[in-house]
Amino acid sequence: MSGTQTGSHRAGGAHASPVVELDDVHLSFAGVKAINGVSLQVQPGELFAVIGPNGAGKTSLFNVISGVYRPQKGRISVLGEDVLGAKPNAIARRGVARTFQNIALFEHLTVVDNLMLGRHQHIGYGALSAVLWRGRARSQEIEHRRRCEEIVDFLELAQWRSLPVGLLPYGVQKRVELGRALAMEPKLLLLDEPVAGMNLEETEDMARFVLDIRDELDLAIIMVEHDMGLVMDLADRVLVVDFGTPITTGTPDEVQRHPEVVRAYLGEALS
Ligand SMILES: Nc1ncnc2c1ncn2[C@@H]1O[C@H](COP(=O)(O)OP(=O)(O)OP(=O)(O)O)[C@@H](O)[C@H]1O
Repeated sequence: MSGTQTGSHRAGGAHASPVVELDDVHLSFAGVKAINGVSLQVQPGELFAVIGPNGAGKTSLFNVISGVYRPQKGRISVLGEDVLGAKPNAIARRGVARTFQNIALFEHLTVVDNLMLGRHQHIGYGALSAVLWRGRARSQEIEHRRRCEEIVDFLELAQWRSLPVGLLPYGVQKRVELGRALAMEPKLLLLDEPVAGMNLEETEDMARFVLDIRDELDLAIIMVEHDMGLVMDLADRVLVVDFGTPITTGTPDEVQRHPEVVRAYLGEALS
């Protein structure tokens, strides 16, 4: 893809400014503490994973970063700008894209058209130019299609590019969803259980694409995932949460050796 760089700021490089920063974030629902004092920073080119048992608050964390929920306390900034209270579409425009646990695609539309929907926020022409199909509308449409075709190549989707997404295997649909997030040209990519429900081959493919995205596009990535093997293989750093409370943040090695993590709930999964 054009404009690519290598992930030179990996794992919290000293000179990079964080793409996203959370400081002592708290979120409760009628007495349930979904997030209880989480702080984190993710740098460009860093793959940051969040793990924890069911109900630990992982999806809630994505929802506060993307503006779906407003925390009662704490600070959240994206690219140095405070985004607390901003609407989800404003945060998306700031450079935050997301994939979901359950696939959220338009299944009657083709792969390329689903990717084009990810370009929505970059479309700058008015309705009249679009109807008349001239000038800015025409040149922008061509450019958007070109960007989408780059993503088709990058994610090896060419053989399915003109098929309705609903007809494609599950693993390919998850890849299209990833592609649509990339079409937004984000600075921060939130991946919610990217390999949930996948077979081994699909999981390996997805792992490869996630690494390619980190290394070639220099994005900050936060990944929530239950597949511990995958997390420990891929992540630069891992945050462990339990009942909304952060237990530790560190490299996969550090986290796996943390006594409280082992004792609390990871011992069996990692042994
Ligand atoms: N909209 C909501 N209303 C009320 N409670 C909620 C809401 N969203 C989340 N919660 C509660 O907040 C807590 C954290 O939920 P969350 O979905 O963030 O956990 P999770 O770690 O993503 O779980 P899973 O691994 O099962 O997806 C849970 O107790 C959940 O019931």
